Amino acid sequence: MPLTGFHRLAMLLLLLLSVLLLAWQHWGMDRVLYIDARSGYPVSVISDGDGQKDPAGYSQASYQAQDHRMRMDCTLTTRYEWPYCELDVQLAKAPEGIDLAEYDRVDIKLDYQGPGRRQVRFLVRNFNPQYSKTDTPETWKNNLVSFTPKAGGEVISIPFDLFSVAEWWLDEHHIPLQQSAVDLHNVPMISVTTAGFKEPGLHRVSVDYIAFHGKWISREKLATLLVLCWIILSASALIQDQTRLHRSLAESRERERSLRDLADTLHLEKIQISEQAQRDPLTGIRNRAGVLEELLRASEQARHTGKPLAMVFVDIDHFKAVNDTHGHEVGDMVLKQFAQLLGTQIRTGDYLVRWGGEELVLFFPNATLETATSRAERMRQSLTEVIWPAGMRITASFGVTVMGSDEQIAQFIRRADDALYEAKRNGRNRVVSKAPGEASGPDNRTDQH
Ligand SMILES: Nc1nc2c(ncn2[C@@H]2O[C@H](COP(=O)(O)OP(=O)(O)OP(=O)(O)O)[C@@H](O)[C@H]2O)c(=O)[nH]1
Repeated sequence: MPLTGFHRLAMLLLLLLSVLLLAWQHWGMDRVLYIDARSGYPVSVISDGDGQKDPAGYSQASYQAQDHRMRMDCTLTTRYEWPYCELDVQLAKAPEGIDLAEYDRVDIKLDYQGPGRRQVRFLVRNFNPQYSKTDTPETWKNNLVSFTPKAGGEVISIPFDLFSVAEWWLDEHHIPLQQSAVDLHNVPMISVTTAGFKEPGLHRVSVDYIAFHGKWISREKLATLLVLCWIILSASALIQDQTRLHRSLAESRERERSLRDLADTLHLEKIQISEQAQRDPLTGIRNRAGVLEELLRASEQARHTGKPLAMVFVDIDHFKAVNDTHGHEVGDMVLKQFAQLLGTQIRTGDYLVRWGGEELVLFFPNATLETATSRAERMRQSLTEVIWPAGMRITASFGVTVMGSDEQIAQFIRRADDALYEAKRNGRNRVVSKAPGEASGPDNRTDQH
């Protein structure tokens, strides 16, 4: 598929853009939600002692912001069956929340000091009006992960796919199976708790920061976007190519049509020109060149089949006098009328030719000498039956012959000419016929006026 300049450039740019965007997405495009004591989010602590009528003997928690650090001191007791202390960071005011699903991991820098097995839970609490109540944080979905903090407060990095929803929470709030999956789309609060063990004593949890990391555009979204761009560009190139193909096809069809028209016109002109070249412009009948081929064919056929071929030479008598007396134009009119008159008397297959000057020649295929002579005679008589220009009396002389077997065509023509000459010599306005091999002489005359 040949590409246009525009599409070639667009594809090059899109290729460059795809590589750059994919590289940027992989190594950069970072999006971070950083939370510490200075971030401005309200921080509070609670414990199993809160809300008790007589809090004595229950666990106690206190909060202190130390520079950027969020510190929770928790005195755990065992009066409550599931003792805990909890540090809550309020990200938004429910029912509002932050969409943490845009991120893909959370980094927590946290130091834990206290007796026994130290383990914390990190909770991301999602508000969903279908099962959550605004003023009851316990009804916000507990998406949680438990981990043992590293010694010395090292950063721990937790991918989101390690989160799960606490089974006891799903159970307690009768959450249907369809809504039981981890959901981080609308989070008003995140928490760090000591829950899960019962070692009494002072537990100090110091959170330096909680940082959610993600990409501004996920790899899947970027890939989908790029694939869409490539599809659009390829489709547009394809459509343009098709359109161009159709256009050039239509153009070449049009060119072919006009060439064909031109060829037809030229052919027609050629026919007309050759037709004109074979016709006498004055009388409209064929000239000598126009009949030569047919005459050769007819003589050839006559030789092969043995059928006769007759020829009649016709010449207007004293035509020079017509011109001299009435002018050349009247002479032309007489010539035209003379040719038309003979033309009305020939049959299909016959030829009427202007041989030259005022001399015409007739060919009658399949006609014997007798038939040709009597037809010539009828023609001669017909000249007296029409009205000629200027009231003239026009007569003509006729020389008739048939082709002899194995005779050369030139000899055949010469004999017809001889017959005409004899008609002229014997007084004109007559028909003289000559059979092949017959000598010239006044005896051959068929009529005399
Ligand atoms: N008007 C006109 N005259 C022509 C044409 N072609 C030949 N002629 C004339 O025909 C005349 C022929 O004269 P001639 O050959 O002497 O014979 P003729 O006067 O017919 O006498 P005969 O044939 O002996 O009876 C000449 O004057 C030519 O100029 C033509 O196309 N138009």
